[in-house]
Amino acid sequence: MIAIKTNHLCKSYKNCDAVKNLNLEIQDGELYSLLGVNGAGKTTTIKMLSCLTQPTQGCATIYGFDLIKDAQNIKQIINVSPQETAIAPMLSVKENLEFICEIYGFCQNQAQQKTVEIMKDLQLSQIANQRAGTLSGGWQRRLSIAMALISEPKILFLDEPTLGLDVIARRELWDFIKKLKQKMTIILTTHYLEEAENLSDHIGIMNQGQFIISGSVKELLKQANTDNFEDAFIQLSHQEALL
Ligand SMILES: Nc1ncnc2c1ncn2[C@@H]1O[C@H](COP(=O)(O)OP(=O)(O)OP(=O)(O)O)[C@@H](O)[C@H]1O
Repeated sequence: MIAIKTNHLCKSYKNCDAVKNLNLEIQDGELYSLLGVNGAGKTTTIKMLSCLTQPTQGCATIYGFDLIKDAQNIKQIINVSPQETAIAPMLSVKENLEFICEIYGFCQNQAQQKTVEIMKDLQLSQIANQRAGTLSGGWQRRLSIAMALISEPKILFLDEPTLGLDVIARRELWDFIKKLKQKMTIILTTHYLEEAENLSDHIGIMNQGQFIISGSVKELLKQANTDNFEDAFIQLSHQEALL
């Protein structure tokens, strides 16, 4: 089953074409990473696919829903854990989660039950009553992902989920993301190549708004004729589009 299909999707701003002619196909249940140097168009792509900004040209479907016409349906089956964490710093971990439950219309009982469940899943129970603003960066990211999971999305967008985390916190979050795989489709952007290499089923490389290539790690290594993923990324991201 296809989760996301885009057809010549474009986003232009006054002075720049942020995304040009994006043709992308992502299967249900896979973890797909978008890679590219600064300004390549990754965040703009995520913003379009999560209905935060409208494309200027082209079209796309998300689980069969039209990106423009069916945006309301799409918003009900996706969620985003943005680059900047979306937590309320003065609320406790538990209160942050209950707050999101309320936004989604859970009654008090359901909200409490869901909060307990999700804290257990993400090992947040021990810090349930700690103010979110006093958590370390890693735990804030974990809470931010927990908040995005409350609505049980079919697609979870993770924009640079481990940015700024130490190596231990990053590995812990990788383990957690691996556990989420299969349960939902995950679209991830990252600058950490080993992260993409470790977690992804497929990877797309963008440069200057263009989609250069898409494939598994093995396929990208083969295409670049190397066994080093960083070398493959550098080589492929400076190539003309291969799609
Ligand atoms: N609101 C906006 N108005 C004008 N230009 C924008 C806007 N948002 C993004 N851009 C431009 O679009 C291009 C792509 O930006 P985008 O944020 O999608 O890149 P990115 O791959 O996510 O980069 P990074 O890795 O640095 O986060 C950049 O040249 C950026 O300056």
